Amino acid sequence: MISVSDALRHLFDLVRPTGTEVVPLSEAAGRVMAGPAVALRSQPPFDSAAMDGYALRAAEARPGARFRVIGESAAGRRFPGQVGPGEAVRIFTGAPVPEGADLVVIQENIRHEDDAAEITDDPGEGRNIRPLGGDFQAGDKVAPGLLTPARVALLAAMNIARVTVARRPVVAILPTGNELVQPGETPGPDQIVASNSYGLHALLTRAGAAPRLLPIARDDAASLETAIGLARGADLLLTIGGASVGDHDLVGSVAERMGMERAFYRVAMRPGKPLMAGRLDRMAVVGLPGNPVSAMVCGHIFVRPMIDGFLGLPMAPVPRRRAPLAMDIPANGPREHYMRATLGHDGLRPARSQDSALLTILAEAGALMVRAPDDPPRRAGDPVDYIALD
Ligand SMILES: Nc1nc2c(c(=O)[nH]1)N[C@H]1C(S)=C(S)[C@@H](COP(=O)(O)OP(=O)(O)OC[C@H]3O[C@@H](n4cnc5c(N)ncnc54)[C@H](O)[C@@H]3O)O[C@H]1N2
Ligand code: MOO
Repeated sequence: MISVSDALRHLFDLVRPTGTEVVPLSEAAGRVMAGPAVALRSQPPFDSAAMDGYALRAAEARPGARFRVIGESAAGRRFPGQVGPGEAVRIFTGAPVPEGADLVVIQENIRHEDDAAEITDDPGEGRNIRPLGGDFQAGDKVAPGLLTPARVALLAAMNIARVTVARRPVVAILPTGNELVQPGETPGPDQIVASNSYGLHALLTRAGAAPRLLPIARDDAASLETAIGLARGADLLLTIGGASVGDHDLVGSVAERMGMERAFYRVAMRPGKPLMAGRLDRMAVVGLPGNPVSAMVCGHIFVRPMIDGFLGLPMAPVPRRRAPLAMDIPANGPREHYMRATLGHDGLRPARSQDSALLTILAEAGALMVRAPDDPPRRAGDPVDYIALD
């Protein structure tokens, strides 16, 4: 058995970045921009009014001063002339500030009748003008990385309509087991419904991958071989189940017969001990244990950071946080334990059962509390590491 950190190292070695594709900006959110983007224009492209009011010369602005209103500057239609001494231009937010003016007095501080405007209150210090290029200048760069909604808005303002992003890694998900049927089907008396394949599909979609659910493979070599064959061309194959030591646990041996080079088998963790990984031609292969919670925990701890790597992002273990324990807990065993826990105002509270078959408990857990191998007993209030589940 190897440690969790050694397993992560092996898994990261199996990752090959997927390359890039170009997408329209409307499809760019959540994608990873592959290189820097360069602004095609400056914003604002002119000195721009920040408020509705009157553009005039700051040197003339004082309570009681009167101006002749010589025109209007609106967003999208500037005033074409100059503002001279004693003159003002009616202006609206976002409109170009006319030549000669260097102050916008807000309309609340102006009395305006016919073409005469009078300042009624002290206009204060601010100019209410956004300078040309004050947000960004043509040629400014946006660093590569994850495209958040705000960064999509920034690219749009820079007039970048198409973005080069990392191709989403195709992840084939292969559930295995004679006992499984798909959700919506009618299970036989000894059958259950495949669940973690759907949980992993959801987790992968959120992580930025393109998951593909393969049909359920039966626990025999021919069925597994056919199903693994269907995965060829994917960046990553995730098998579920058939990883342990039982007579029907064939996934590793079938994959090896098909040419998989094994990287490791079995990790000193709980749940997730029978994890397996390798490479089959260009495809990375990760064999997840079948127990629903084990498969999902391995998805969080191992697969999510791998997806970052496929997308060209730095690969690192899932970040940990610290919180106090809400209760006393006994010593840990020899495997790193990822305990399903809830985080409340009094701290982290491990669930009453840590059986790796219990999806109800995983679904309510906001955290995986991480305990090192052979960690001694801990008391309420002791700080402990956890991984947030979202
Ligand atoms: N003698 C031993 N028995 C077991 C050991 C061991 O070391 N010695 N390890 C246990 C651990 S830990 C785990 S985890 C499981 C993993 O077993 P497999 O990966 O071989 O998984 P299966 O036997 O195929 O299934 C286990 C369990 O999970 C259910 N399952 C499988 N796939 C799905 C799915 N897609 N959706 C929902 N549920 C699924 C399956 O019906 C079984 O109940 O082995 C222990 N045994
Ligand atoms: O390691 Mo298993 O994944 O505990 O149920």
